[in-house]
Amino acid sequence: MNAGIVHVGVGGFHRAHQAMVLDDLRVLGLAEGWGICGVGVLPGDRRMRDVLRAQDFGYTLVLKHPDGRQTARGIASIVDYLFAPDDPEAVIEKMASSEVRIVSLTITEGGYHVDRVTGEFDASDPRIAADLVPGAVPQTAFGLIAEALRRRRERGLIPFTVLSCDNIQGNGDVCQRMLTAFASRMDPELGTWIAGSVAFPNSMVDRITPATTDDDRAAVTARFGVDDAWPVVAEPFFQWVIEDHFPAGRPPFEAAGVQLVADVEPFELMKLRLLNASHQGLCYFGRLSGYHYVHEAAQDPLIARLLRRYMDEEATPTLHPVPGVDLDRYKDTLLERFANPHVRDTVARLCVDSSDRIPGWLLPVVRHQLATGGQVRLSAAIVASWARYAEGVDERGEPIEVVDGRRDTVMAYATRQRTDPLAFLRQSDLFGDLAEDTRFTAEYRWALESLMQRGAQATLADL
Ligand SMILES: NC(=O)c1ccc[n+]([C@@H]2O[C@H](COP(=O)([O-])OP(=O)(O)OC[C@H]3O[C@@H](n4cnc5c(N)ncnc54)[C@H](O)[C@@H]3O)[C@@H](O)[C@H]2O)c1
Ligand SMILES: O=P(O)(O)OC[C@@H](O)[C@@H](O)[C@H](O)[C@H](O)CO
Repeated sequence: MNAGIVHVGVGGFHRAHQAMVLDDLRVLGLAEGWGICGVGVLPGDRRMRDVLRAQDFGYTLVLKHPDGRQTARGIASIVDYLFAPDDPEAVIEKMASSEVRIVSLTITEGGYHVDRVTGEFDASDPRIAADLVPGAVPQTAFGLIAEALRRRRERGLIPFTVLSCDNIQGNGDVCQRMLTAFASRMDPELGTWIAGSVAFPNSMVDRITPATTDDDRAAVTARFGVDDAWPVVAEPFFQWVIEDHFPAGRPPFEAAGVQLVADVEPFELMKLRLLNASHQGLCYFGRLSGYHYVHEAAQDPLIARLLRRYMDEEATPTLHPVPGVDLDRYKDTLLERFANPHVRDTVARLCVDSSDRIPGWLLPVVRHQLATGGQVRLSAAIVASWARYAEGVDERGEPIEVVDGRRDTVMAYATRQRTDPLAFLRQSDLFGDLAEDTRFTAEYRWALESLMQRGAQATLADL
């Protein structure tokens, strides 16, 4: 099968979501020309390259149902994998080849280099700066894509569509603005051409996919008799809503249950502000309460009550009507999904890179509520739970491993809050001027003080 799609960031999620859709289409005989060529950009992707190559790019997807049933299937939609640090030229030429019509991305929220307060392109990452040195061989996702688009333009080839599948509001629009800003620094004409000629459909993606563990590997062998060095496990729930804007063509996604719509925004606001922001509500309170797994935290009645109230009282007023969706039912389903004990998603996974997640998912709710006179008590408590967590010590005095691109900075600000309660909010590159808003700070101070003095469970009880 020819690779009509190049995908950057072949992690657990891509393999449980997009690659499954293309495999469904393959089985239906509808994927001719739509194989996936995976690309790894970071050094840590070498292992994925080695494993996939050794398995002829196939792997096992295991779905874990709430009743304990497990279903497994082989996925064969990935047909090649290129590891950019070893051979960036091969990646660029693959993207520049006429058979490629879509370059899709799951490179995490941090991979887009967005300034968290201004929303503009942030060129301060040294890898971005290195890619912008004239004559440099690109190392970043943006560097590789921009160079491939430059070659296509030079060769008179139609540009590929760039399909972002990361959890970012307006992910296509954001990708367009950031990639254009990056390319304009390489060559202003290229930037203008990308802005005007390349399609960046927005998409909403959903399937909870925890990191694969050694237990998962062993279970796949024991239960299904398959030796797979890197299977992927996920919940059965699946949703993918995409704006139908693919000038270079697309697979018949709808035949595999994907929703193609004119405007994805209502769907993505619903998902990011209800699911992803609730994950943030769950993970810091959950970790401080001593939980390891997401389902344990989700089954704690105080945490479940916080999440449901946050969704009903603070997030829902910020949403638009979502075509065909009953929001009450959607929220019920979220709590059921979080509580699925078989998925074994970890609280630690949800606590990673909070600096990218809280500003992207929760603070827009806070700003909307403040602007419209709505309530922010629960959102403020969730921010306070992050601030307490970022001190790096839990309620039993055990260390917390904070994993965040801004780790040293967030921990330094958190340390100061014992004497200056609003210290954490003074990270203006995350929070803007929120520390000046007395409606927010009154709620925040109460929650932080309570977390520090009485702990997570007592704070949840009094919320
Ligand atoms: N896991 C989920 O439940 C889930 C669900 C919906 C959406 N997503 C989206 O998918 C993303 C990846 O999740 P995952 O579970 O696959 O994670 P993962 O850790 O399994 O894989 C992440 C992949 O992204 C790559 N990556 C990270 N930073 C990058 C950068 N700066 N440039 C290029 N590549 C980079 C890594 O090299 C790796 O290949 C999430 O950040 C989110 O936006 C995940
Ligand atoms: O993967 P991230 O970093 O965007 O966010 C962590 C989780 O909230 C996220 O992975 C969810 O599990 C996922 O968005 C469910 O579809």
